[in-house]
Amino acid sequence: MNAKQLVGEKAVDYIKDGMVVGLGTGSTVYWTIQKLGQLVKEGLSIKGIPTSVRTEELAKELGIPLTDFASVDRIDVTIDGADEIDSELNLIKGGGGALLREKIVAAASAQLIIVADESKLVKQLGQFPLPVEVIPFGWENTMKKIAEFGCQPRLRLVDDKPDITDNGNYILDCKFDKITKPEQLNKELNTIPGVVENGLFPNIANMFLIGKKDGKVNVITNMR
Ligand SMILES: O=C[C@H](O)[C@H](O)[C@H](O)COP(=O)(O)O
Repeated sequence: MNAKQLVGEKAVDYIKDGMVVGLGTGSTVYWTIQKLGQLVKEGLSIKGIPTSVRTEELAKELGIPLTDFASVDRIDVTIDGADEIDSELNLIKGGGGALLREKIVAAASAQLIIVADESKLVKQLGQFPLPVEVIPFGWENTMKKIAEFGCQPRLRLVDDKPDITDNGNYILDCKFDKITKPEQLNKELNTIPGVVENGLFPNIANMFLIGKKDGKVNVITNMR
């Protein structure tokens, strides 16, 4: 079993009957959703809130009941992946373009559990280009403003056309040398007109399940 599958499946240990569960996006949490589908067939009663159209489709295929913000007043736990995790437990997310809905769901969750293989652990964020979701109108200008923060932004393309997010926006992948103050950068980027959200998740996850090559899972609890 690979490390992503290992931690993805392990995450269901934290999901109990009756919970409202935020369903993250990506190739690690894919395994969580698969396992949840199996448990639901066996009688587990949960309601999911998906963070992307992709995840919504997968959950529906597997028969996981879904709900929405209009119908519930809390999310008990969200399971999601990450592109980078630094030693202070800050994250970069959005490699799969789902960062905006992921951040909304994470902010509404009592618990955020991150599942990742050990390749995602870094000393300092910034190797992975930071995804920033921007409104298509005037994106070229928004990109210039973002570049003033000392990065090289690039419009994310699919088949030579802008990649469109589930929310109808574009993604700029912004390569920084290193991100020294993630919390500050998170706030400042979001003040630029045209920026909808960025992929920095500064120290908001409660727990990390890290899959290692030797088949073990490292559980890190955030004591903040
Ligand atoms: O937009 C995508 C999400 O933030 C993912 O959770 C992140 O990219 C990690 O994905 P994966 O588990 O496929 O590496």
